[in-house]
Amino acid sequence: MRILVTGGAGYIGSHTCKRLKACGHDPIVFDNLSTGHRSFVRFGPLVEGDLNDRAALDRAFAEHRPDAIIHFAASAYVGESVQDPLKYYRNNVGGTCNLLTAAVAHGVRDIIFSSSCATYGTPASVPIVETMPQAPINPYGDTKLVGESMLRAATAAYGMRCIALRYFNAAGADLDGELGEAHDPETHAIPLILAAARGTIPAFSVFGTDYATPDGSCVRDFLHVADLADAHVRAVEALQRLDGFTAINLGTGTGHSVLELIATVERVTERRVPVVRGPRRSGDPAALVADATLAADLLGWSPRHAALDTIIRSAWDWMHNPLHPLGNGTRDAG
Ligand SMILES: NC(=O)c1ccc[n+]([C@@H]2O[C@H](COP(=O)([O-])OP(=O)(O)OC[C@H]3O[C@@H](n4cnc5c(N)ncnc54)[C@H](O)[C@@H]3O)[C@@H](O)[C@H]2O)c1
Ligand SMILES: O=c1ccn([C@@H]2O[C@H](COP(=O)(O)OP(=O)(O)O[C@H]3O[C@H](CO)[C@@H](O)[C@H](O)[C@H]3O)[C@@H](O)[C@H]2O)c(=O)[nH]1
Repeated sequence: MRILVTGGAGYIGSHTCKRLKACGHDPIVFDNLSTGHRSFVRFGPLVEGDLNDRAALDRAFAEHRPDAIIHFAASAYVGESVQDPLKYYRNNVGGTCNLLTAAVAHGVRDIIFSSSCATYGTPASVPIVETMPQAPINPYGDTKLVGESMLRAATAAYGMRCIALRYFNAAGADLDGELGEAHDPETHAIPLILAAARGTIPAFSVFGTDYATPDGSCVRDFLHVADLADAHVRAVEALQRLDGFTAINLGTGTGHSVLELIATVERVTERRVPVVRGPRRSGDPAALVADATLAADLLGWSPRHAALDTIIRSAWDWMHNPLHPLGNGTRDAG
C-alpha cells in the first residue's frame, strides 16, 4: 500500500516508516519539520508541507495517490499545552479537520490516528480499558479526544474506516541505531534523565513526589517505539477487515514510576543521576497504565521489547549515536 504518513519526520512517525518499508509498503511523509528532522526521512519521499495548508495537502494527495493515511502530525507536549492551549487546538484540531477534508475530497477513506492515553484524564483505576470514560485534564488530551470525535463522525458520514491508537508513553530508540528521539527542547522524562546521567544538564527535576502512588512520583506505561511502529503497520493492514471507528490502547500493561526510571537509568548506565525534587507539573495524572488486551485480540499485537532496561539502553545508545541530529553537540561530562 502507498501510505501518507503525516508527521513521518518525527519520533514515532520515522520508526513507523521504517517498519512500513520493511513490510512491503511505501510511506510518503508529509511534514512541516517543526519538530521533525529531514534526516529521519529515509524510507520514502518527503513532502514538506503544513496540515493547515489545504493546497499543500491537495498536491500531496494528487501526486502520490495514497491508499491510506497514518496521521501522527501534531503538537504533543502535555506541559506546553497548558501554557499555550490555542497552539494545540489550532494545530491538532484544525490540522486534523483539514486533513480529513482533503482525504474525503480525494476519496481516501482509511486512516490511523495517533491518539493518547491523555484522553482518559485521571482514570478511576488502572489498568485502563478502552471503554472507560474519557475526560482529559489538559488541553493536549482534549485535542486528541476532539480528533477521535471528528474521526468517529467522519467514519459514519463518509464511509471512512479509522483506528485511533491510544498510546501510552513512547520511549527508546531503533534497535539498529538508525533513528531515535530528538526533540529541541527535550521535555520527555527518559531522555532528560539520561542527559542528567551524562552531565549535559545539571540535574533531573522530578515533577511531584506527593502523588497517591507507591513512591509518590507519577506512574506511566513506557512502550518501546519499535513496538509502537509494529502496531501501526498491523493497524493499517487491519483496516481492510475492520469497518467504522475503532479505538485501541497500546501499552505494555506495566507501570513504572519516575523514581523507578531514575534508578533503572543509574543501573543501566552505571552513572549517578543528579535529582531535584520539584513541584507537580500542571496537567499530569498520577498513574496511566494500559490494558492492551484489545490490541492483542484485534491486531495480534503484543510488545516484544517491554523490558524497561531494553528501552533505556536503546535510548542511551542513541544519545551517543553520530546520527543523532542534535545530540552530537552536547557535552559528555562523564
Ligand atoms: N511521544 C509519545 O509518548 C506519544 C504518546 C501518545 C501519543 N503521541 C502522539 O503521537 C504523534 C507523534 O508523536 P511524536 O512523539 O513522534 O512527536 P514528534 O514531535 O516527534 O513528531 C510530530 C511530527 O509532526 C510534524 N508536525 C507537527 N505539526 C505539523 C503540521 N501542522 N503539519 C505538518 N507536520 C507537522 C512535526 O514536524 C514532527 O515531525 C503525535 O500525534 C502525538 O500526539 C505521542
Ligand atoms: O523533567 C521531567 C519530565 C517529566 N517528568 C514526569 O515524567 C512523567 C512522564 O512525562 P513525559 O515524558 O513528559 O511524558 P507525558 O507527559 O506522559 O506525555 C507523553 O506521553 C503522553 C501519554 O502519556 C503522550 O500523549 C504525550 O504526547 C507524550 O509527550 C510525568 O509524570 C512527568 O511529570 C518529570 O518528573 N520531570
